[in-house]
Amino acid sequence: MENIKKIVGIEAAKFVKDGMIVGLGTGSTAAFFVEELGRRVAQENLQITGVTTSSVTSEQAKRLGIALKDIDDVAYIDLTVDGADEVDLDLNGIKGGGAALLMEKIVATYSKDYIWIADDSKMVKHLGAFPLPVEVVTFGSGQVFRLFETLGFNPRLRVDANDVAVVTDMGNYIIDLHMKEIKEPQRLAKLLDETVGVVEHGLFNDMVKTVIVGSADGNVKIITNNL
Ligand SMILES: O=C(CO)[C@H](O)[C@H](O)COP(=O)(O)O
Repeated sequence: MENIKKIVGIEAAKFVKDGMIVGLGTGSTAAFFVEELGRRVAQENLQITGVTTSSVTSEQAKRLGIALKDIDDVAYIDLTVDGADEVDLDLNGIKGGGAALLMEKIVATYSKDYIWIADDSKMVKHLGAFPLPVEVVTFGSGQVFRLFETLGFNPRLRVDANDVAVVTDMGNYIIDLHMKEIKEPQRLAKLLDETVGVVEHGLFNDMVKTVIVGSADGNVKIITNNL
């Protein structure tokens, strides 16, 4: 599995050209992309500026000598490459397994181009087997939780190994919705967008144009969606 992640990470790095402002995703797959960019910066003198999607990725990029800028200090981002937790046939996806969905969605929104990298186990017919992360403000989060229960969304507050609620880089909680199958991702996204107390959710509908998918035999497929 690590090998597939590495292959797609390296493949995605080929889309990065000199001078670009690059959005750096979060997670174990995106980490291979960032690592490859770091290699190219060091060995090929690649000139890029990174905009990161989490504190973890910021640390990795700094270690690798990738120049970083705050999202508000760039006019736009040329290309963002990130991982995904699930991707359906329309290239809608679930993200946020690494609790970085809010920063990831903001960086993606201000990117001219957006690519996901994934192994083929993440490609699904319908979203929802992977619990959908929803980032909520801590104040009133219990009320939002109960609302999700009432709606039959099977919510669980995300906790760490010590059973302490996970707090995101933006200071919020994550409620994971164990829905099994999301039949209408657009409709659910609208409902979550309109729920007071929800900051952002992990449904990334109609956002990505290209998904680079790797399989165990080393095969790499580039799937595109003409949005
Ligand atoms: O959305 C994310 C983090 O919030 C990740 O991109 C997603 O969880 C995939 O991670 P991994 O590559 O480790 O499977």
